[in-house]
Amino acid sequence: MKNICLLGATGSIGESCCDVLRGHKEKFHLSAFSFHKNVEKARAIIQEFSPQYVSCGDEESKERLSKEFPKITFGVGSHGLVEAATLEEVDVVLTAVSGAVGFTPTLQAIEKKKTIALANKETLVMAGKWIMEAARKQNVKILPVDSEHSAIFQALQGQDRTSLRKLVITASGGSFRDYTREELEHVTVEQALNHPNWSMGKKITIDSSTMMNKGLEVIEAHWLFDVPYENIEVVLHRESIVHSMVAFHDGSYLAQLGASDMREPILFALGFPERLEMKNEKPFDLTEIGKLHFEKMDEERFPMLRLAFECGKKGGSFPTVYNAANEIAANAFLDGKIRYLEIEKYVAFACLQHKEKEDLTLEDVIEIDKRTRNFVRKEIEYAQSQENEMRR
Ligand SMILES: NC(=O)C1=CN([C@@H]2O[C@H](COP(=O)(O)OP(=O)(O)OC[C@H]3O[C@@H](n4cnc5c(N)ncnc54)[C@H](OP(=O)(O)O)[C@@H]3O)[C@@H](O)[C@H]2O)C=CC1
Ligand SMILES: CC(=O)[C@@H](O)[C@H](O)COP(=O)(O)O
Ligand SMILES: [Mn+2]
Repeated sequence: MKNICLLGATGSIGESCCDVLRGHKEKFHLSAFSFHKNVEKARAIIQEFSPQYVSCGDEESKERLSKEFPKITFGVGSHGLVEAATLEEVDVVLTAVSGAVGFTPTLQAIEKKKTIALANKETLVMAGKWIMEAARKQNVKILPVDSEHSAIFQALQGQDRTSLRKLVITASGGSFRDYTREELEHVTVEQALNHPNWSMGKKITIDSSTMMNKGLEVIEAHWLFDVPYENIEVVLHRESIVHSMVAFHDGSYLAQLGASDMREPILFALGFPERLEMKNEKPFDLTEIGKLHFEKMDEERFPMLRLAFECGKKGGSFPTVYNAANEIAANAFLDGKIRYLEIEKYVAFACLQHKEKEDLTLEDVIEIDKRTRNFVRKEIEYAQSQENEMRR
């Protein structure tokens, strides 16, 4: 029996994970989970899985749930996330919160030698060096849950790493893949949230459309597989059937294919090294799909992808800034505070004005992450106040 801690149980990955656990009660027990705001969903998860520990987003929901479930221990906020992830009985932590809030509990779980199943790419983009160093030092496995990285991880099983030529990450192109830059000027939140292939949380769906998601994934792949940026390629693949590929020096490519169903990489990570049976499998028939398409990425059309490679190659805290600026800008777009193309503008501006610190420490990175968020927040507030002034 593997005891699981699920950080972000009420989200899209959280829901897929609960379904995987439901299908394999003999293999997995949900020992701990976290939620942020969705008390109703958290209550249903408690009733179904009877965990020992639950981390709540605020004191009020903690009070409410503590009264309803007196046998369960409840925590709250960032402290609660760490308590859940480091609980004695937990074997595997699936980090599925949205954003770099996943960083500290993931690092603390590694320090306690928990296996990590990582959906939360922002953690690796913010401070990949420190996460990977800690994992090496503690001899802890980081099993990718992000579909592209799971595909690469699966394709690399049993292969000689010295024969690896490059990683080929596929991108669906997101909600606006056929829009021109001009057409992007007036797109709405509703349109942006209409992903062609995947049903996901709001922030990642916006990221997919701006190509930030692919940018974050390139940096995530660099850290997970220790591959230089020069050997990572992104191709547009509209069908999201080939989840990614690995190319070898002998000219061979190995790809992993499957339905657009996040339960598959979750099941693979939680079951690893066993391949477990998928219950209620989604239909997948290549003869019905018929054709698969692969196209070159247009860097002019998707400047955030180019910027990811630039930030990744510069290294240090450039990826931290790239991610932090995007978290603020993408959420500001979702909240109706900025226009769609301004997401790119704020991310590019934050990266452009960033001055690297010498002998960067983890404390510096945490500070830079915080400073970037404040910087972008203030820039957005200032622009809003100017717009309001003009309207008067
Ligand atoms: N969805 C997908 O298919 C994929 C997602 N990922 C990655 O997985 C992660 C989760 O994505 P997804 O499930 O789509 O996101 P969702 O927005 O659907 O879910 C996010 C989860 O995190 C919780 N949460 C939100 N903000 C905070 C916070 N400040 N502190 C603590 N918890 C918080 C939410 O709680 P509540 O709902 O209670 O407010 C929810 O449980 C992201 O990093 C994403 O990039 C990677 C590959 C695919
Ligand atoms: C399911 C998953 O892993 C997402 O990250 C997905 O890859 C988004 O697809 P695109 O970013 O390619 O649109
Ligand atoms: Mn992905």
